[in-house]
Amino acid sequence: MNILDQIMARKRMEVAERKATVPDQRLRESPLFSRVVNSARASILAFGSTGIIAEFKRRSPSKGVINDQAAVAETTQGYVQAGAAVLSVLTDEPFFGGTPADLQAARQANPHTPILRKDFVADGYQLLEAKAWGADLVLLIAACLTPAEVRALSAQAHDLGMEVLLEVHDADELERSICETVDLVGVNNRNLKTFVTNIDTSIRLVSQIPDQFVKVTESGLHDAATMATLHEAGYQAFLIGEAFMKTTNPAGAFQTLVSEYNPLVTRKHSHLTV
Ligand SMILES: O=P(O)(O)OC[C@@H](O)[C@@H](O)c1c[nH]c2ccccc12
Repeated sequence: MNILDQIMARKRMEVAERKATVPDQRLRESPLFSRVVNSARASILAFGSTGIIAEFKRRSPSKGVINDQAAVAETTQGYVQAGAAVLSVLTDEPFFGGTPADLQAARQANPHTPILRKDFVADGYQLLEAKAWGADLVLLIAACLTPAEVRALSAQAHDLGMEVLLEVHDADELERSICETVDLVGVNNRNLKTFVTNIDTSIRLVSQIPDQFVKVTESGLHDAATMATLHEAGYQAFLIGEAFMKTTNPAGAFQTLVSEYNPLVTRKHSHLTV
């Protein structure tokens, strides 16, 4: 069993347990459930946006502990002050050391910034949780869902008023999973089965992503020159975690990267309507 299969098996058990403890109705009644969400799409496409989706990530199966000191409210606020377009907060505990409380704390600290619930969604119940905990968008990973599941879950996320980031890492996943109810398409440079990151994955796939979707390149990004190359190739957003979190001052690392990146690019004005 590869790591992705292990994570999904564990996730299904976890979701079954949580469903038995917290009924749907309780999630629907939670105070954040009815809030109006912040659009990641609009934030990324806004004039002057850095396009950076900054991630709060304590550890990962590939890297082990990345940062077990950083506080979520302070770190995410720092990211936002330094220009993050979107925040990404891991809520998977067994493999990434994230918690629902992390998402809730990020929400409270950053009321106006779009926040991604970064987890392994296998069941619509997790979308209700995401909304109840304050998320604005959710991740759906093509490698662990059938096309029918992607369609159903993304439609449900939209019904709940959230946006959807569909993650793919090859042309086959993209072709079979892409659908109208997805808002952003993320190409993961990290193969979740082997952990190897390679930005050629993003370069190869960009032309196959229809222009109606916000194009996101994910993982293994840590230098401004690479970001400029990817921007030139057509990416509008960058999902970055480790490069920031492995430092003692993640928001400071964000600021440094942006100050190196800005002079390298003339931002293309998107023809997309927000
Ligand atoms: O820390 P990195 O290499 O900058 O990567 C961030 C993000 O792309 C990565 O955490 C990620 C991408 N897709 C995922 C799916 C699940 C968990 C984590 C991820």
